Amino acid sequence: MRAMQQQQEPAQVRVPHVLTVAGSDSGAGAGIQADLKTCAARGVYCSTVITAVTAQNTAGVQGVNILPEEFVREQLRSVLSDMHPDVVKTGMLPSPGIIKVLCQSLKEFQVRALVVDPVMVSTSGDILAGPSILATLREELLPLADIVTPNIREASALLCGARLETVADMHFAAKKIYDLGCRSVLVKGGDLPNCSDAVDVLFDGKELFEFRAARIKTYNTHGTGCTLASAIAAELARGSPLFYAVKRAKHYVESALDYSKDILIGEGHQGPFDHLLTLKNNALNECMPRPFDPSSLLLYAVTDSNMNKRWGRSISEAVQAAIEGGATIVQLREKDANTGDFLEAAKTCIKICHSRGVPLLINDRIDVALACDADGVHIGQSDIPAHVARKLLGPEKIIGVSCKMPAQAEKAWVDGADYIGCGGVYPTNTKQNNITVGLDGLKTVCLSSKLPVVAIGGIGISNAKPVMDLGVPNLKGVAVVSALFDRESVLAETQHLLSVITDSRSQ
Ligand SMILES: Cc1ncc(COP(=O)(O)OP(=O)(O)O)c(N)n1
Ligand SMILES: Cc1ncsc1CCOP(=O)(O)O
Ligand SMILES: [Mg+2]
Repeated sequence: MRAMQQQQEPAQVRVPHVLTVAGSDSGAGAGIQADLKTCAARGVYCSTVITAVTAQNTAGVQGVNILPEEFVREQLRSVLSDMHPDVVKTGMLPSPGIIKVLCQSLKEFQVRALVVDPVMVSTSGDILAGPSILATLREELLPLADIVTPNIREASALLCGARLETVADMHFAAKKIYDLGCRSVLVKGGDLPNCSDAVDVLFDGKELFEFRAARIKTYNTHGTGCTLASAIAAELARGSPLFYAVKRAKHYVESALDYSKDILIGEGHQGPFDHLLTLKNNALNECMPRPFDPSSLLLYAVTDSNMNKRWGRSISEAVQAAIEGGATIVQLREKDANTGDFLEAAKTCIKICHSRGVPLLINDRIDVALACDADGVHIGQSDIPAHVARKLLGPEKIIGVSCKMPAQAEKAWVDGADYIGCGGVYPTNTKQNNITVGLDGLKTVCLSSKLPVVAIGGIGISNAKPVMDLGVPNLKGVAVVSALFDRESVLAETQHLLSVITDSRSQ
């Protein structure tokens, strides 16, 4: 037992675990790299035993370097003897000797399930494991497998070159491979000629199942086989029965292929896809202001729909005008809006802000910020605590916290905030019963704070200069509500205020 457990630490959580025994793909679309990403996407830990290192890209396989059998054995022993994976998934097993070593290890260290992807030829047509492995694969490894996942070519090779051209042939192949001793077979029909759908056939010794899906038009299919097998392994590790493991794994692969159908990585004819379904969104949002830049606090526009309503403007019209006037960050502070309207307004405002590289934060409402994928939130001392907001929003989002005192500023820093809003600097009618800290209170907070500070409260064209002239380097700007939004022209007021604060700074 571990020393930590003896010291009465909280109960530890055992996580599902797949060990992949496969080759490394330098292009990271297939092999070990695909297995790692798949398991991460499916919420399962993945350890790795590397059998070969390949030099590979989107054009094909340029080189293969097979690891010594004894070193494969050593890796297997390291992982199996200590980490006790639930499921082993195999990919490229490039020599009969390596397959024998694996079979010995699997007999010595039992696992709950074995998924065998009989990788032989890459999708680019390059040989990854030659015909010399076939006898050992058939006779020694397949009888240990819970599921074997050949594509058409691999199924044909396992059946001594049988011609497989129709779905009926796939049924036949699944049954014949089952007879080699494994507990189930999934013959993948992605390469089946003259078939408009992608059809896979599962045989579990009793029943034949067909999984049909429309073909996704994409060049980004490199690593599909490895991914499907490791997704099945991950679902089995999580406790799914075999049929549901295959069903969920197929659904995952289809979603990833569909999401990635138009991403561009590499110059070759077959690209990788995105296992985590994030890359495209990140690339499309490249005009988003990230990471947080404290200089964006310079002219911080905070909305108020009652004021804007009085002047006959929608929230988004007000935000558009503030940005055109030079606002460098926007906060939607909509105390009276119902949630649905707030969310719709937020979505519109995000588009406006991001088209100009301006971050958009939400006042108080983490739920709205999450729902519209805002850049962050601003919260006060009686709102959701900043450390909880950080946990909910993750490390990337901007979190601002209102502070009137140094102790609050210190706590905001510890809790993971990005900036502090300090005020009211001057008396204000916008926030009821708000204590005024004055310029001295603002300076005290700034001097004690490790975070950048924006001043708020009663600030406008006539009194912004003394704030900006305070002479503390971490005071980055002013946040204003009524001076922009309780005026006839938001655009003109924003421009004017910007000129006041930039003039003060340049003196
Ligand atoms: C930039 C900035 N600073 C302070 C506040 C005030 O936040 P809070 O104390 O939570 O009060 P409400 O705005 O929620 O009334 C702010 N909104 N923005
Ligand atoms: C939200 C807030 N927090 C402290 S003062 C204040 C109101 C600021 O509004 P105005 O700029 O109109 O004084
Ligand atoms: Mg608040």
